[in-house]
Amino acid sequence: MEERKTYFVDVILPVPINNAFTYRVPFEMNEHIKTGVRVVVPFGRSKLQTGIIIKIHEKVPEGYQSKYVEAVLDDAPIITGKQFKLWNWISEYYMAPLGDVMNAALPSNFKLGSETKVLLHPEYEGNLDRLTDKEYQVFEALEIQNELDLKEISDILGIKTIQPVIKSLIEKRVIITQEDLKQKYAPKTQLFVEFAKAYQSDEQIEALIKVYSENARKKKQLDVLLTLLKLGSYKQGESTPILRSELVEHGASASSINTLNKDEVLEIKRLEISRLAEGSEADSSFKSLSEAQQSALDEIRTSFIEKDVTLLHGVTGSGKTEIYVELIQEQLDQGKQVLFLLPEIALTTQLIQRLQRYFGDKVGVYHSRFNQNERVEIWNSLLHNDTTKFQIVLGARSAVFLPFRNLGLIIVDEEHESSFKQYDPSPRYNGRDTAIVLRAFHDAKVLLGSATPAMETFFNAEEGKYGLVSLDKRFGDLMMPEIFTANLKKEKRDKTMQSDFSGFLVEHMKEALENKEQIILFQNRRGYNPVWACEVCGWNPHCKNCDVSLTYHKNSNILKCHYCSYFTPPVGACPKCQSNRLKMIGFGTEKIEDELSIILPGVRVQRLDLDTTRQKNSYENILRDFDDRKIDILVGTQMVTKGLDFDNVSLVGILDADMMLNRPDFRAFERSYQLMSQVSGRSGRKTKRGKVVIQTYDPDHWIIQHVINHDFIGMYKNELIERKNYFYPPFYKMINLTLKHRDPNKLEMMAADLADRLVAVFGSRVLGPEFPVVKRIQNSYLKVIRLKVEREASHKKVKKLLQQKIDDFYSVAYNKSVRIIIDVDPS
Ligand SMILES: Nc1ncnc2c1ncn2[C@@H]1O[C@H](COP(=O)(O)OP(=O)(O)OP(=O)(O)O)[C@@H](O)[C@H]1O
Ligand SMILES: [Zn+2]
Repeated sequence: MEERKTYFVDVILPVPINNAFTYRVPFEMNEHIKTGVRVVVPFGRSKLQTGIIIKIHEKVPEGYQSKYVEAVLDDAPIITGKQFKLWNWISEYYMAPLGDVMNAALPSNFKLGSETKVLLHPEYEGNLDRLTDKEYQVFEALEIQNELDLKEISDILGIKTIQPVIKSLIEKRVIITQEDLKQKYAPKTQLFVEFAKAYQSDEQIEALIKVYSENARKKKQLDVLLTLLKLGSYKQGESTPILRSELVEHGASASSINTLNKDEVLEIKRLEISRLAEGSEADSSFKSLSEAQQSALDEIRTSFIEKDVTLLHGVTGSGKTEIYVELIQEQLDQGKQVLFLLPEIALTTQLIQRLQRYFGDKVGVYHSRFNQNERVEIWNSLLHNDTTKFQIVLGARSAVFLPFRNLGLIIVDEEHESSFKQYDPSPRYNGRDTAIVLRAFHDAKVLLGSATPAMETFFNAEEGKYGLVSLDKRFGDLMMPEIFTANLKKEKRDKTMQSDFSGFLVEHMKEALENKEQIILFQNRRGYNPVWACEVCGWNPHCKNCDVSLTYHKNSNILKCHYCSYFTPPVGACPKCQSNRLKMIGFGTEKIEDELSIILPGVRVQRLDLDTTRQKNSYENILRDFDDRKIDILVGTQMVTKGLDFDNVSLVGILDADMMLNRPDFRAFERSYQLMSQVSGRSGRKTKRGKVVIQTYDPDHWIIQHVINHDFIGMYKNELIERKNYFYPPFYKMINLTLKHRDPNKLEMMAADLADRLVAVFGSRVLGPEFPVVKRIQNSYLKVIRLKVEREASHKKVKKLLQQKIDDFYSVAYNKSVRIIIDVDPS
């Protein structure tokens, strides 16, 4: 850029507005301006925001005086052209502002804004020699002031381009952002000490000790050296790094360690502490594939010659993971990157551990709940194409946003899972579908894996759009579990129920326990009782902000709203009719746990749901205890359905199949089939055929029948007819518009207005407006308008028209107070 020319930049900001914002570049920044770098700009009243430059030009904005760029944060672009292409696709396809996409895409460390504060890193332990003057200035200021925001740092340094300094300080682990600290900073690496290379032989060590013991002033340092030897850091030419903290615990003085380091006798280095659970390092060689696995692998390879996307439909327990492992290794051998998408990282520890055992440090785990530094580390390593680490990234949906350079393969495991779809906040994107778009930018391949594929996916496979490989045998030739139903109608009539348990299920539980086998019980609700109702007048306590009943939580003895977290103590008498006959209807995981202690006294029961896994590691701990057989019965919500692999589970109980089947949602049957098959699949995975008991009032329901027969194709064919008849996916694409307003009357009018405008262009493809199942959340009323569009229609055209109509609608002043949430391909 020329020095004294006036430039403007278009910047996207993390705000929900569709357009980029134009800023003027001060002359002194001209040479630092590049597309893809971050800048700090004023936004709104006296606020600073970090944005990304997407365009540099000389066009003076018309109609307003543009503000100046405050600071340039990077010397090189932090996003690649391909990433930006993906952002644009998401923004357009999911009708989300680019700012929202940027927000979802960048690790929060990158989104330093005026509110971002930095602090000294809690683990920072000296060694200031490595700091530049500017870095040292920030360090000094932080020692005095505790925390600084970006503006303050800019003032202290007297420069506007502060990011290189901050970035380097974060990388050197001198500072940390406040956000990171809040996210329970957990050290993944620690300082280790060992003898410097020059002293790693018997003679050298001996000579060294002699020198130090002859000098009385070096007594303390001698102690350090001796302690280090005692701890086994050096033995016969072999050096082992010792934890610095351990050394200090054994009486070594920290300052002497530093002196020895300065004198180049000792080396201090930061090493990763193993992220693997104890004892899991045991076996890192690949398992040899069974014949069925091998032929599936061969078929996948063949399929990839012609198809870019292939579905691996492999029944539960068929050993899909080992096939993935082979495919991953192939990519690594070619120097390519692999993205492994999982529905929920937190719920897939078993799989992560397996992959880490095989691929060690090459595996990076990218997840928004984890440490932000680790996210940035993975991001940068990919951006700079550092092939020594993180060649395999395991991540939940947001991992599609990483700056891949050389992506060869994307694996989407459990591709049917609805959690691949983000609902809140915008962008409401589907990680699986986005991965397929990302694939094209890299000319990579995609493997979708599932025992119960999504209707859309299987449809695409049948149509030949995707390749299809089936693996219909369990590993080790084990039979699929035997599935029974417990007829609740009959048991109620015969009075064989024990509270919520059928006599049939209780019998089977007793049998399993006698054989010292374990049990998983699945109930799709947490808490004690979803509803408390008055037996006399039917009253039940509702959330004061939302249109839902409150759930009773016994441990904390409160009634709680699962939508807004409102809670209140339970009432003793019905406020409507004053009767005290309040009764529980339905049952959640907590109540089941209680009932089990009465029905099967002495049995060790553990719950696995959102309430019991809030604390860090509690999920892993519960699973470990179950694996170690310290738990007999695991009771859980959806969490117990996800890919768990235990040897000793011989019985799975599905406590309330009807509740799943009766949900008012076009996917209810599909989801019920998936959930029941998946949780059934946890039974009998290693040695002996497992059993499953499904409790239901309707044992003849066709979905239940297909579950019993392990007949995915039958379910698929039947459901496909329904979908076609009622204009649902995969034949039609859906877009849901949810309108939100505090005033139900205004909402009514506005929804009708919008619907009219839509009908004018889309005709009978528009349904509604209607109230959703929950019609008020957090004091806002909701109305939904659904759009069903033929699959063949141009999605670009549809969305353009839709956006136009929404813009027209908002151009009426009266309508401005309503919020519209657009959900493309709702899950
Ligand atoms: N080739 C093999 N050699 C030895 N053990 C294997 C092999 N393949 C799979 N297994 C074992 O079989 C079990 C099931 O495999 P895996 O968990 O990969 O199944 P899956 O197809 O992912 O099932 P799900 O869809 O139910 O999660 C695991 O315990 C795994 O270790
Ligand atoms: Zn509420």
